[in-house]
Amino acid sequence: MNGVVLGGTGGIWRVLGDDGVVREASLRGRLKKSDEGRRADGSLRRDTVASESRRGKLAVGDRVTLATDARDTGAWAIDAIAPRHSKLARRSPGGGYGERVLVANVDQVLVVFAAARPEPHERMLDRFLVVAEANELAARIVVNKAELVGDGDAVRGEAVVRERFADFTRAGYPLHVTSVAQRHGLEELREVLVGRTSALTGPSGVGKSSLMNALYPGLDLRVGAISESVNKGRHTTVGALLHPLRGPDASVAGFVVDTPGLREIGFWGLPAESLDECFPELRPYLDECRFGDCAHVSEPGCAVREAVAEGAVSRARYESFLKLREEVREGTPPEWA
Ligand SMILES: Nc1nc2c(ncn2[C@@H]2O[C@H](COP(=O)(O)OP(=O)(O)OP(=O)(O)O)[C@@H](O)[C@H]2O)c(=O)[nH]1
Ligand SMILES: [Zn+2]
Repeated sequence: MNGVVLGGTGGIWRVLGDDGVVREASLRGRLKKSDEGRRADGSLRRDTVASESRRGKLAVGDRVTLATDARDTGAWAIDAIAPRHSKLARRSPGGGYGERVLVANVDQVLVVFAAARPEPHERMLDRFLVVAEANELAARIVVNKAELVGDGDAVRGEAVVRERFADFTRAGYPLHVTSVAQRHGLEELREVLVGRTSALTGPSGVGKSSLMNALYPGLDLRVGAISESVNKGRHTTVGALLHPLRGPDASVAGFVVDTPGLREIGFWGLPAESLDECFPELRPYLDECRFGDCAHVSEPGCAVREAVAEGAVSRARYESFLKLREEVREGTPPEWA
């Protein structure tokens, strides 16, 4: 029986089988061995990296094969883990080989903000997008509560939001403007969720749960519960949960995973030289700089700075890049606005 891992606690994993039945299963002993070779701080010894990436530890979103327990107790065991096509991982602070995979096989990241209440912080959005880019995941931006900036009208609000977030659409990010209150933009959003696994993230109170509940009544996101525990200073990340999205005939039409922990992932360990690639609008210029190792700060002949001066690249996004570059260089965890 093949299936997908929905969640897990204390070594017991919930697996949605391709037959639609959710079963609890434990990981076969030999698959746990990828933990061998870890240093006390959780990072991997060099010689274990290859086996870690080949076998990987189990994560939510992994495709697995279930088998009944060898001793024939009727219990299910996870017998094999299929190779991942993508992952959302938390790098270990200070770099190194260690990383913790939060979700496997994510197709896209949806970063949700509100048009107001809470007021959106574009620079915080930049950070979420960099986390997605650093994981090589496609990202979409959702701005909810549109009616709040349109004198109570979501259609008018959408125009205001599109203007305000123009830097992001110019950078290539799809922008979805919604209002749960007025059921605006919901069908368009549903269309991009169908058939995919989407990681849902964003600040507290922007309407993530409201959006998902409006689209899929009965879906029980517990995004808020986690943000709260993070605020209380608990450092253990509560595992992500994969929620099956059901189509009209109750068949599984995609998955959404709630990952407020995306904030926590940060991008420690991302080399400062690679940050420019996490800003898609800078990519066309990176090979045009005079110096191959141009940092795009003050070097002569920097194509990035020229593009900013000409208005081809948003100055606000460029300045955000510079600020994040400093943080990455210093190795300090990102501050959240
Ligand atoms: N005005 C307005 N309020 C909304 C809209 N969508 C959601 N809200 C309200 O915003 C508040 C927060 O919504 P939630 O869905 O709990 O937000 P969340 O992003 O899941 O927040 P956390 O669980 O803390 O991560 C609730 O009071 C919702 O009723 C909207 O389109 N317009
Ligand atoms: Zn440059």
